[in-house]
Amino acid sequence: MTGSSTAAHIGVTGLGVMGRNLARNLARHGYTVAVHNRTYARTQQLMEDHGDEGTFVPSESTADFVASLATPRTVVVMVKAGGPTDAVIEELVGLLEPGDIVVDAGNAHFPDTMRREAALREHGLHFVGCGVSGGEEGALNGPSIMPGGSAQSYATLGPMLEAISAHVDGVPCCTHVGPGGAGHFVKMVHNGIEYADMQLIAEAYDLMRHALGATPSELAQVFAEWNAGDLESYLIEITAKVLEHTDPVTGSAFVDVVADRAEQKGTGRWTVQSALDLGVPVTGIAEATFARALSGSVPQRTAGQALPGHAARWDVTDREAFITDVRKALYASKVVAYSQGFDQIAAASAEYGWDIDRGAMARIWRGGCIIRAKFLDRITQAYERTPDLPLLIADPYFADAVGDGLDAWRRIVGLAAAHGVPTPAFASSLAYYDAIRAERLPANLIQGLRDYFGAHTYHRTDTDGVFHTDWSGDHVEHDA
Ligand SMILES: NC(=O)C1=CN([C@@H]2O[C@H](COP(=O)(O)OP(=O)(O)OC[C@H]3O[C@@H](n4cnc5c(N)ncnc54)[C@H](OP(=O)(O)O)[C@@H]3O)[C@@H](O)[C@H]2O)C=CC1
Ligand SMILES: O=C(CO)[C@H](O)[C@H](O)COP(=O)(O)O
Repeated sequence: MTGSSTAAHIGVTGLGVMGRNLARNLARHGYTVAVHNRTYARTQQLMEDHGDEGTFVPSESTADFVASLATPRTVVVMVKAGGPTDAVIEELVGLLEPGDIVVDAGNAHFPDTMRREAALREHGLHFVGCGVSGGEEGALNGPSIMPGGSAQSYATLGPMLEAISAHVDGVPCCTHVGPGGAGHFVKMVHNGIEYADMQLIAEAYDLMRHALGATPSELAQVFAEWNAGDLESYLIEITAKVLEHTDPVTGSAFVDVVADRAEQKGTGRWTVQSALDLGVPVTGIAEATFARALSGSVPQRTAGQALPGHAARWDVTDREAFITDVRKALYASKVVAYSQGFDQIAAASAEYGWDIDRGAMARIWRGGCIIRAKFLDRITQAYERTPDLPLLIADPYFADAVGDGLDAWRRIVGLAAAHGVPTPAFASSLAYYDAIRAERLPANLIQGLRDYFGAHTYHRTDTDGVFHTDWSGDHVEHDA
């Protein structure tokens, strides 16, 4: 064990899966790291297993932990989100001094972060809501880090976080996202996109199993090949690995013994809730979130088994062409999901005054995080070309890329519907694409109906103003 009487540069409290590895990552980068956990045995275990990896200062009590830090103090809280985070912060507040920094690196809901930031400001403390993505492995070897909070706190914290983050082309996957809850907001949308990405991958897999009768192992090969092209990403890479895996108990493909009920801890749901509040149509993320809920709707699914399908039988003659179509449909749908997610970030940035640079967000997602992907470079370039780009899929690169896959996308969504294979994320992404490019939408009829039953008024195409038609009387239009 390497102990030290030196005041620690930074402290980590909460030494579970993520906190333990973040502390090790910091220590491996030469920082003296104070470590603490509610249950002391975990702290002892860390010291026993990894104490020789750097300079740690273990403490059993929170008071000793805080006392072991150099001032102004920087404390990273990595505990369960919600009540546990509040409990830990409350204890820390009584021990810290003005100018100290509290970093919540868990998956907090951004309104909680905004509340905590305001409360700690009253005590003269900086509160940084900080998104961290990359799971256990990323926390140790380089995650993507999305810190919010004040610019002043980033001046102290930023160099440490940038040092331990993943790096792509020498550039850290960490930057100051913006004030207040901006960091946790961006992490939340990252997770929402993660839901959409996984749902699209699952739909592609399901279609190919049904249409081609392919085995999981054959499909592992397809995903591995896709990972060498435009779709290159961590999630495609691990899809190949999961599909290739054999269950040691039964000898069956692993995916065939896993129950088909997708769970969630809540970040996808929060993304959709926030999108509803902001009025941003994140249809890909919403479909992915609802698809998880549907998969877990056991009574409904049991009752639904008896429903008629009237589905055509698959008869794919050109397997390679079908696989290419699925790949193109997946890529186009993925671009839509990201475009929607970035719209949501722009809307929140405007609503809360966060001034988030979307290109920088794509840049820090290139490495370390779960949605890391080759095409994020293209997103950064699109926002560098046009910082206030209103629609990512309208950027020339993405317009071409989606246009190239459009025929395939339509074929796949049509075939899936005809053959009774559910593809909610593929289909809703295509519907979004067609809606966003439509010259006129049927919202005109909705406005007419709203005016009819509720005198809710409407605008006209040919003149300014607000109007109401006297539907119950003479059907004459009036200025409203
Ligand atoms: N796992 C992942 O891939 C990722 C997780 N996150 C987020 O990171 C945070 C931590 O996750 P993870 O490391 O996986 O969780 P773990 O379940 O591995 O660890 C939970 C930690 O929280 C502590 N804790 C729980 N309740 C309390 C409490 N009331 N008071 C003090 N400490 C408490 C536990 O302490 P004790 O040992 O005493 O029980 C333990 O240190 C969560 O917010 C999670 O959402 C973020 C990105 C990825
Ligand atoms: O934050 C993460 C990665 O970035 C976690 O892995 C995420 O919590 C997983 O979410 P869910 O359990 O809802 O699928």
